[in-house]
Amino acid sequence: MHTSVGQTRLVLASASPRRRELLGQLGLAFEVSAADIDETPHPGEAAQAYVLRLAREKARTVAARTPGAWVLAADTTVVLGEELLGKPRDEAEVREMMGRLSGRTHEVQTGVALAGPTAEHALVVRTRVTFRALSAGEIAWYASTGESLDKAGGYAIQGKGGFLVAAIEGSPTNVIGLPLGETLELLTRAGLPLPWSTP
Ligand SMILES: Cc1cn([C@H]2C[C@H](O)[C@@H](COP(=O)(O)OP(=O)(O)OP(=O)(O)O)O2)c(=O)[nH]c1=O
Repeated sequence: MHTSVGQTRLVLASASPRRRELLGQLGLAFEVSAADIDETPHPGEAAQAYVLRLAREKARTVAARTPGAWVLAADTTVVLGEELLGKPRDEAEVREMMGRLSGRTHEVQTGVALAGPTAEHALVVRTRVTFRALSAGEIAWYASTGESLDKAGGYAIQGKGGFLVAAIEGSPTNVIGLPLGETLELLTRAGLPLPWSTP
């Protein structure tokens, strides 16, 4: 059952079904309105600055058309060494990404922003993920499943890609696109009523 947030309108600025499901797990009432923005990284832009900038842009874009509401947005990227791995273009790029992630540790970084009538709050959450050493057969099969194409880094830990991962250090929901503990922190900072708040 969803708890009403009183007069406060909460909007999730996302087209991602995973973010919708994750936010739904908190038991809050919210609307969804996707923000379509240019996600090209600036030259030399560091991962943390990139995910924070995109999360803020998504939140501000939707806040501008929903006056009075609090708008939550996020952006997730995979960081391998100095490099950002976004969504792969095709199956060949999935294979290439899996080959590079195989047997190594990378970071998944998510920027989360909450833009509202009185303030804006934002943060970045980093989770370390270590892949198993993958065989050529495993890589080829996983790339052929097709689940990679709309996922940062080309895999879904919550899906068929679960077998790729040997270890994870940090927030699991961060990897799927919305770190729930830190999202609660932002909602609390903004003074939004939570399902367990006493009126
Ligand atoms: C690494 C990883 C990423 N992902 C997903 C989370 C994000 O939805 C996606 C990264 O793309 P994003 O650009 O962060 O988000 P999106 O385009 O899906 O949605 P929107 O901008 O409208 O909010 O990759 C997983 O679902 N599982 C994983 O294991």
